[in-house]
Amino acid sequence: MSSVNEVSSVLCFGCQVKQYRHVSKALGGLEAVFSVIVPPSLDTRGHELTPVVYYLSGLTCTDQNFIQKAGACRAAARLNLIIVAPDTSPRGARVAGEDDAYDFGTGAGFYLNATQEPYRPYYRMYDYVVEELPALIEELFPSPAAPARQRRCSITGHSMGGHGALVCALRNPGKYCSVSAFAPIAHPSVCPWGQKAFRGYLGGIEAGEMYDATLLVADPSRVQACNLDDILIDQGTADQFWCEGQLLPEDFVAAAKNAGQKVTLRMQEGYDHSYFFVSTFIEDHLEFHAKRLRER
Ligand SMILES: N[C@@H](CCC(=O)N[C@@H](CS)C(=O)NCC(=O)O)C(=O)O
Repeated sequence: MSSVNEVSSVLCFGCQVKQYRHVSKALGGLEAVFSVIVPPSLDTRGHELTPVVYYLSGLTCTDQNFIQKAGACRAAARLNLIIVAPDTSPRGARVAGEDDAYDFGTGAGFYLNATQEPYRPYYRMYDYVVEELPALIEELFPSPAAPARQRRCSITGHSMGGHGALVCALRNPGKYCSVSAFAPIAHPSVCPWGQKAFRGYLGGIEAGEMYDATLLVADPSRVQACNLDDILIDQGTADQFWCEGQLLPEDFVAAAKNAGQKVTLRMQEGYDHSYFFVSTFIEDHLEFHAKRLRER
């Protein structure tokens, strides 16, 4: 019997847009939801060939912001991609302080494994995204060819989710064929959002070293192991949070260059931080991933 229950299913550009509910081990036994865009071409024979793109959302989001606002279905259908969109934090942990601010606690899990009480048992979104969710996807869409042929996957995300995508890819060489990001929190150790998260969840800024994409990409041996031919980042020039120094993609690019990692940073003139920006460039990102998921 499946441990995952389907909550809803609707059709969009031929894709089934599904939401699932399950009890999450990584998130301390709390109930969690995630959404999946299933392309029309996916059938029993197609499972093994249909790759997955994980999309991680930003602060204050649920799985639904991307599903309802990014307009990804048309491209997912055309490119034959499964897209998986998790929530941004555990829900209902009922721990002190988790609902006091938009940038910490509920809706702001920062895709890390907390080490500090009272967050430690529940705030484990890194393990959730890297381990638990892929296993659930295999359970829902079993590949007849497994384990001889592993399903290929890539990862992307927006803002806090861009940070999560870069960190997941850089910490797990070989797991993701490609990584991209929309306005990522690219150097969290030196920006207010990241510092607050690292202090609260990990006990200090230094403890966030392994969750800082700029510090991770600065290591040439890590870059070599990851073997990513390019990393695509889009950043709007009218993004309030970029202007305030919360995002710092320039720091990521500089560190990557020193370590020999190619990054394509596209400064998008006049775009802000919203889903108007994400929806404008989502197709480019999905094409970036589809090319690498099928070629490499
Ligand atoms: N102060 C803003 C900051 C949060 C924000 O801009 N969140 C971005 C990601 S960092 C987002 O995707 N918001 C949800 C949406 O636009 O649908 C708020 O509370 O909404």
